[in-house]
Amino acid sequence: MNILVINSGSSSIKYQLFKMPSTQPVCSGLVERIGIEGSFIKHSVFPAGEKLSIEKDAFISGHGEGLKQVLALLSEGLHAVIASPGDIAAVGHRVVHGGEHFSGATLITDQVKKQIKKLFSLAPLHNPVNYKCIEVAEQTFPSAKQIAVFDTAFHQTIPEAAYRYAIPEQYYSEHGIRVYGFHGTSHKYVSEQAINWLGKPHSKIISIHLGNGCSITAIKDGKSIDTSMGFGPLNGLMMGTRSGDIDPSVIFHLMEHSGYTLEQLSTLLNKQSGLLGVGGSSDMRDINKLAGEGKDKAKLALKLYAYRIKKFIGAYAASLNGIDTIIFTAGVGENDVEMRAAVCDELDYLGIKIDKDKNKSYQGELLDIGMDDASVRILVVPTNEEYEIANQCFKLLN
Ligand SMILES: Nc1ncnc2c1ncn2[C@@H]1O[C@H](COP(=O)(O)OP(=O)(O)O)[C@@H](O)[C@H]1O
Ligand SMILES: CC(=O)OP(=O)(O)O
Ligand SMILES: [Mg+2]
Repeated sequence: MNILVINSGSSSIKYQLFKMPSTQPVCSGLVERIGIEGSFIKHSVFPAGEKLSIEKDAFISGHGEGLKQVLALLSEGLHAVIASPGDIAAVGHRVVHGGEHFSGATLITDQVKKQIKKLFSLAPLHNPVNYKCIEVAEQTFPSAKQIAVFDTAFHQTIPEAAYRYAIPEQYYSEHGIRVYGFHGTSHKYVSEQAINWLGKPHSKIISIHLGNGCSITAIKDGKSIDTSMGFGPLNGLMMGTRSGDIDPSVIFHLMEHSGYTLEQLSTLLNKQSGLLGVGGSSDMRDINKLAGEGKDKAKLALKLYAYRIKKFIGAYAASLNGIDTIIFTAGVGENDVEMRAAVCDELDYLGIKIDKDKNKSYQGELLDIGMDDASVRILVVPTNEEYEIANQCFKLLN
């Protein structure tokens, strides 16, 4: 059964096609820098263990256009992987915000689409582009089942004491204001990989997803019990362009004394803050380069970024009453040796001690980078949201 998975983020689309139940993709790729200069598509096909890659540089103005180009590549030229649209049985979509309604993979109906649309303002960088990609996939593959897998689903196990805000009850019951949590598909996937590797179902895991968006989750016996993103994917850790935690008084202050509108504030906190706002670029590779050239702003951005993560590790050690495993995952978590070292520095009180040599030797497969004598395992686990989505779709259809 061919299942195509579309993982659309704020400025990128990642995709993989699986012939389920095989865990190896038939093709995969990504569209990056959508809507900004330097956009490109990288598409790879894997015939009989080989890898053939095609790169296309062309300005891609939006997610709809990017996805149309990707879908054309699937049936084009020598490396075509499908003969006709009818070859795709299902399209699995990552949808970031599902509110309180969805706890598993969900067949997309008009009702589900309405719900995704209702949540646009709560995940402004994500739900609108997720919706666009659903529309394009429906047009391109009219006979395929369209299925949504929500980032919020894995966090439905968070207990009330962690998901409620300390505001009057009616804001929860009438307005749905609570912690939802995001990156659930990634936290679920990497924690399951870790639990399999550890060989024990009873575990106290802190999973740290550091991509463009960043979040950290406390996972007890395989279930999410708290997470740093909240009502929307803006809270918690410092991110590429998002501020993470900020005292709401700042918002009142800027509105009252500087005449900021809601839209300006949303732009400020969602699109102009984080690594970009403090250090001058939203991309961690650029920040590392700038810091290496001695730029103070970039150095400060790195300090803030690491400090915020450490603080959450301390908080979740308390929530979990101990830690036995820490997981680093996603673009920064998997690739940035220095950042992993900075996060783990001076946490030996909690049993967290990184092995410097092992930390440098990660090669893309699950690796324990903790010191042998430390009580906490530190794992780098490559995330695979696309495979997790394909697998959930496959289970739904069977
Ligand atoms: N070698 C690397 N060193 C440091 N950061 C990296 C490296 N490779 C990728 N990244 C960072 O990973 C981030 C993107 O992560 P990713 O998980 O792909 O994000 P998303 O899925 O949210 O688009 C970017 O900040 C990028 O700079
Ligand atoms: C929820 C979220 O922040 O997703 P991403 O990291 O893909 O932007
Ligand atoms: Mg991502």
